[in-house]
Amino acid sequence: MAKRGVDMARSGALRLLAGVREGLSLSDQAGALKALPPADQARAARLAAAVLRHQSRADGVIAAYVGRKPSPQVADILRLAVVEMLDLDGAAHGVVDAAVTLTRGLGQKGQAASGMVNAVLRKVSAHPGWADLPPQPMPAWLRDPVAAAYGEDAALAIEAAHQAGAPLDLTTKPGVAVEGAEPLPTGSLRLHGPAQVSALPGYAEGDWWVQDAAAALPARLLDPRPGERIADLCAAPGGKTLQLAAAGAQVTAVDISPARLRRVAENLKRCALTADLIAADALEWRADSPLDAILLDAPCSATGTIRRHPDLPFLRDGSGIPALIDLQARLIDHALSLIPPGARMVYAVCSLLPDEGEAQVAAALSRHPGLRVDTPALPGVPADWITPEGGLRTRPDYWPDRGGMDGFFMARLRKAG
Ligand SMILES: C[S@@+](CC[C@H](N)C(=O)[O-])C[C@H]1O[C@@H](n2cnc3c(N)ncnc32)[C@H](O)[C@@H]1O
Repeated sequence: MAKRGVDMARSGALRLLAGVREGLSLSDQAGALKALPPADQARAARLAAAVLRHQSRADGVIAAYVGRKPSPQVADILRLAVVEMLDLDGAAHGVVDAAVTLTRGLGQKGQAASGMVNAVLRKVSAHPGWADLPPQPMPAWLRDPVAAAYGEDAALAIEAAHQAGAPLDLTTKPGVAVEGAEPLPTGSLRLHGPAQVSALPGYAEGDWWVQDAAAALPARLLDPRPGERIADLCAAPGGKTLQLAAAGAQVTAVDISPARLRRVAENLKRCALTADLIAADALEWRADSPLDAILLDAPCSATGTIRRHPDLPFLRDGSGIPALIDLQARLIDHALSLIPPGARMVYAVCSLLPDEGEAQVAAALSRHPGLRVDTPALPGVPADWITPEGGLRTRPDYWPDRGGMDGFFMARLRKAG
């Protein structure tokens, strides 16, 4: 890539990082760099994500050479340069020159800091032992319950998976193959390395959609049959709606956000699939004819998706979790009231926290006498992913040699019949 493009991408990455420091997620900022050519936008997003994945390690290296704490803008310039040199194999002279230029661009204070940036980064370029530094720890509000639930070694392995990022997983319509993709044991396809999704073969034809391998499991666990009437509650952007519709079910997709529901409509259109779309609070929605089954992919902390959303630990402090747990319980109770005795409902969350998963199902079982859990029997799902209560737990550190998977909890509940 031309030097100008690389420099624009670096400035773009710094802008995204400043946005995260102000509380904006990377997805909130999707349009922030639209003045840049698409390749530079993509590179800026990759650089910003890399800095967020390695921030604590980069700060540790910088602290070895810096006397006084730099300003937030200079700190981000230093982190970007450290990550480029030590993790992304960026050539030291180009990276250091760019960092000095970016620092000078910060005005008078930048002029004053540029000498320090130059001196520090020249030393950092020869810094030993980057590969041996431990991965960035999760924030305490997340790490403590994760280590308590799965153990200290698992918490470290999950942090290593967060650092490694995520490959691109696809769910296909039945019988579709995608050249160069690795078939996964659970039925998804995996592409390694960066890819422009809309340029991949089969995208325009709607043969597949992007969906993490773990996120594809709740709909498989529901086991939809052709002609069944299924409500997909909390449906947007619609990965699971597409799976249910592709299986031939008559799907009603309910989501509280009309804007997010538009993405479900776009995805359905591209894949030539159909579903009824309802913008409503799932707590108040009732079907106008009997349902056979429900998929409830409840709003949650999304702590299972940090591989793909490395900004999440910087944007949350865990204070919203009790309200989410309360909402999930109310959604479960309402959803169960919508299905007839003997019918099934899959409850799913992309969370690492047992309070949103295992404990939520245990509480539902105690509130609803006769409710039970159908133990999963899915291709490619090993016995140790099944919890003692019959739920299915996935974690980012699973499939370490294949590139991991999102953290999910799901359970298929069967209403007393
Ligand atoms: C985890 S996402 C769902 C992902 C989706 N099932 C998929 O597979 O693509 C949670 C969704 O719940 C929606 N949501 C949150 N509260 C809701 C409520 N009370 N009723 C309906 N939808 C809600 C959000 O707008 C968001 O789209």
